[in-house]
Parts: sequence; C-alpha cells; structure tokens
Amino acid sequence: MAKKRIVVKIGSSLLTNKNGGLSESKLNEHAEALAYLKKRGYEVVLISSGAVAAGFSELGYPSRPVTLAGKQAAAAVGQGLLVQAYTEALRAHGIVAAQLLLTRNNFGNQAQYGNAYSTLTGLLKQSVLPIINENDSVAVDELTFGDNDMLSALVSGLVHADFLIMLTDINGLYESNPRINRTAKRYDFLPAVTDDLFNHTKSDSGSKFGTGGMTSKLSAAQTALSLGVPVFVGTGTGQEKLIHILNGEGDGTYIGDSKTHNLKKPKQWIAFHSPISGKIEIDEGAERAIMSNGKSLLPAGIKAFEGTFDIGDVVEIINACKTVIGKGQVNYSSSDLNTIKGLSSGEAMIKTERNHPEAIHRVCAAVPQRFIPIRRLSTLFTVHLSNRIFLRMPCSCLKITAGRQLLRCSS
Ligand SMILES: Nc1ncnc2c1ncn2[C@@H]1O[C@H](COP(=O)(O)OP(=O)(O)O)[C@@H](O)[C@H]1O
Ligand SMILES: N[C@@H](CCC(=O)OP(=O)(O)O)C(=O)O
Repeated sequence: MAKKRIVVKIGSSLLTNKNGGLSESKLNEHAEALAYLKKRGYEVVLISSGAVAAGFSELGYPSRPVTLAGKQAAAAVGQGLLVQAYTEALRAHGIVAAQLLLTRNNFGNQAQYGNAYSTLTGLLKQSVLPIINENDSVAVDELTFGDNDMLSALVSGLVHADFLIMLTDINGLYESNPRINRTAKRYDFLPAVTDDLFNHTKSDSGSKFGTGGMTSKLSAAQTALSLGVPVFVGTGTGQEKLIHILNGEGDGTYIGDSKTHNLKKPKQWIAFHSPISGKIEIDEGAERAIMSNGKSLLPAGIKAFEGTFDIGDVVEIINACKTVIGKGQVNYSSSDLNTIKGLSSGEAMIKTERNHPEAIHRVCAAVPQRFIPIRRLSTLFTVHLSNRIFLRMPCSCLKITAGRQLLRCSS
C-alpha cells in the first residue's frame, strides 16, 4: 500500500518566544512530533516559517522587522539557523532533513514547477524530510506568498498529499476572531470553504508574530481542497499531536473530507500557476460545444484573440460577453492563429499542414485565482469557481470543465 503523504505547516506563531525570536524548545517539540509521524510510516513534508524570527536578533534588531528590506535581511540570516535547528533536532531521531526555498515565480515556471515536484518526490522516496519555506530574501514584494499558508496548500497539491495540517496558535477557525469576540464559536468541521464563510470570519488580523491570520488560512484551505487535499487548522501539543489530528482527534477545524480527487500535475499548473500569454474570444457555438459537450476548441469557433503567444503557452478563453470560461494550452502560435481563426478544421489543417485542427485540446476549469491572492494588487478582477463545483469536477481527465453558470466574479 502506498504510504500516506502528509504536509505539515508550522506558523511563526508556534515557533516564537515572547520577544518574537525563534524558540528552540518549541521547534524541538515540533520535530519530535514530525519524527513520531514519520516513524509510523507516513511521508512528511514540512512547511515551516521562522526564518525572520530566527534572524533578526543576530542582526542586532531589537524586534521583528516590519520593512521588506529588514525582513529579507533577517530571513537571510535566520533561514540557515532555522534549518540547522531542525536538522539537528531531526537527526536526533535518525531523520535526514532537506531544505527547499521556493518563490511564487518557481510555481509560475512550468519547468521549475516540474523540478520542484521531482526533487520533493525523490527526497520522499529516500525517506528524507523536506523542509520548505518561502525564499523571502529574493521574493519580489508584489509576488510574495507573504505567509506560508498558501505555499503549504500549493505544495500539498503538487505532491498529491493525502492531508494538510496547518498548525497554529489557536485551536481552529472561529466565527470571528475569538481574541476580539470571546463568544465566537468554533467550527469543528467544514465540508467546504464558501464565500459566506469568508464574509463571516473576515479578519486579516493574525497573532503577534504571524502574518496572515485566518483569512489567509481559509484561502489556503480553499485552494488545498480545490487540489483534492483535505485540511486541518488548529493546534496540539506533544509528540503524538500529529497522529491525533490524523485520527480525527485534533483540537481544531477539519475542512473537507478525504473523498476529494487530486488534480493531476499538468492541470494544476495550468489552473493555478501558469502565466497568461493572451486571450481567445470564442463564439456561442464554440462555447456550447465546450461547456455542454466537452469538445476541444476548434479554429472555426475563434472570433478574435489578444496577445502574442507560442505553441504551448497558456491563454484565457473568453465568451462573447468577455467572461473568462476557461484556460488552456494553445496548439498554435498567435501568428498561425491569425491565419486560421474562423476557418473550418479542414481549411485550417491545409493552411498549417497539420493532421489535428484543435486550437486548444484541453481547456481547464476557470481558474480560482482569488485562491492565490497577489499581495497589494487587491483590485485585481478575478474569476473563480465555487469550491464545491470545482471539487466535483477535478478536471483531471475532462477536456472541458468550466460551466458559465458556475462562474462568479469578485474584485
Ligand atoms: N475567525 C478566526 N478564528 C480563529 N483565529 C482568528 C480568526 N480571525 C483571526 N484570527 C487570528 O489568527 C491567528 C493565527 O494566524 P497567524 O498569526 O497568521 O498564525 P500563524 O503564524 O500560525 O500562521 C490567531 O492567533 C487569531 O488571533
Ligand atoms: N517566510 C517567513 C514567514 C512569514 C510568516 O510569518 O508566516 P506565517 O507564520 O505563516 O504567518 C519566515 O520564515 O519568517
């Protein structure tokens, strides 16, 4: 039987002492729990914050820096110390640790995305415990994950994890921040992350040394669920805490169930990470064929396009109302498309000397971009699917998965 693969995210809130510096005793306790999980036959990937916490006092800063430059310098100093602390703590349990530092750009580049997958799965095969953090020192401000919640969700999808555990300093998701509203009730189980839930729990305020707060965890959970990975958000103590959580006895909120389907890697990349090189506008007939009959997009249905792209680039597909209905890898360059748009398949094949006329063979579901918020670009207009529907349509094998009735817009 394949080993169960678990991604564990540990937030700054659980790694810091009261001054905001790295707490080695807390880190050691996490390492014990990770080792305990691994010894019980699980494959474990750790997403750990803590670089800034571990580095700022070495630089002589009196407290955790707030400027980007300060955080980048502290992370550059602290990341080595953080991983050294984990490496030593895990070595005491006979476990070899590895370090991977990722940025959002690594996810946007298909080759690097593939490499990250190969490295991670290769390490897991060798029973190594990978420790991942955002590469804070080089990440560009507008494109950072900022906190590690979304990074943990994307990594869970990438490695096809069976479960994502987000450990934090509070025992789950409450109706509203319980540190402000003392009567707020906790959610023990959420089948999905809905917009209503976002509106109810809306609060960006996190712990003293954490970054994202619960809104960021909710977004991350929504993304993980879309990728087929159920999630736990909560807390725990002792070496058995992770096992307890997997046994359903965790102190926190369970989100989604294990019947979700993993999204295959190429589809994940198209849906969540691919940069958009252009837009293709299609007519109503093509939209119907795509939506109702699961057909590929043929040149005859293409009315217009924008952008300059090559074969294999990812474009958005928009309908006559300019609504994005999907995304896919295009089989023609923009210059070829200019020649064949609107032509019958036969004519297009003759003009381009090809055996297959499809402009886009597989259209992926309209992308839940709001699940990956780009920091400081909050006015971005985004289109997304409801999580529930996306889960029902894993689009791993479907050519076309988006349905207009499933789309909503948010700014
Ligand atoms: N609705 C909510 N339910 C639970 N916690 C909330 C909520 N809204 C805000 N919070 C805050 O989120 C904090 C955890 O987020 P964060 O500081 O980002 O943790 P971490 O560093 O572990 O990622 C909690 O300490 C709590 O104060
Ligand atoms: N990458 C940063 C983590 C930033 C952060 O605070 O994240 P989180 O604890 O998830 O809110 C670090 O290592 O310090």
